[in-house]
Amino acid sequence: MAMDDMTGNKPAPPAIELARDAVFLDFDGCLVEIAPRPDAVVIPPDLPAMLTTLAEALDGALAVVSGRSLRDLEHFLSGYAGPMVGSHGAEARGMDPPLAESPAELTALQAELARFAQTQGLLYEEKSHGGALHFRADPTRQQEVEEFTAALADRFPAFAIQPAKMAVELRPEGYSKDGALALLSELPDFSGRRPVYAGDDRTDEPALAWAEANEGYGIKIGEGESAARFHLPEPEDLRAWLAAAVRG
Ligand SMILES: O=P(O)(O)OC[C@H]1O[C@H](O[C@H]2O[C@H](CO)[C@@H](O)[C@H](O)[C@H]2O)[C@H](O)[C@@H](O)[C@@H]1O
Repeated sequence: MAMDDMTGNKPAPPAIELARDAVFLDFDGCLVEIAPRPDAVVIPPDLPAMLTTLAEALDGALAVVSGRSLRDLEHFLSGYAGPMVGSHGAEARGMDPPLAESPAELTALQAELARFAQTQGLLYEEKSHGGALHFRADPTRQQEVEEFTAALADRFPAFAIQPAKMAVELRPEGYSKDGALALLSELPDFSGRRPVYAGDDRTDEPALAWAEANEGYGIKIGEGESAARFHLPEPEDLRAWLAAAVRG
């Protein structure tokens, strides 16, 4: 299927309205290009400064909302000091952490994930509140990863399956990016503004739908069906759209 068909010929978003919008940005595959491994993402050198400038222009109404651990986001976006939500809505900087304490079974769950990855030759990413098994290096491993993580979620009900791009994650049950948007939108800097969410992945669809349902809009980055009404092809297009707002 051609990309236009997959995206329903959706248009590019309108310009950001600095006095009206609250801007929420996903990280992997959205602000930055997908890389072969989680630790191999390339951060454009001017990205943290551009986010800082845009956040100032929005009077603080900008946040990064990601499935990554918060510590990863702080590392990769060092220099940007604004609000960030990590672990698919479970942890945050700039507001009260949605999840005060990890589920008690976290260590046991992570040990199972690590052991499976080691014995099966898969890439394991340990996260603050869960973990991910990555099969990007060998997509034929998808089914075994899905079966293993489904069985694990049955045994550890405090965690939920979170499908990602060439990976399956286990995150704390009950936390999500749309929940994070609802919490962020109550903060003084965000309250009363029009929510604008940009994301690329299945993990972003609830947040894209939330923005659409709350008098704002979503921007789907890349191919695929989406609740978002707008579309941009690549992360570099999103970065250009953000930069245009601060150039005026
Ligand atoms: O919510 P996001 O910011 O989009 O994060 C979702 C997950 O992204 C990361 O994995 C994905 O990106 C990797 C680097 O490009 C890629 O190698 C992997 O195949 C993708 O699934 C990250 O590693 C996860 O922790 C995030 O939850």
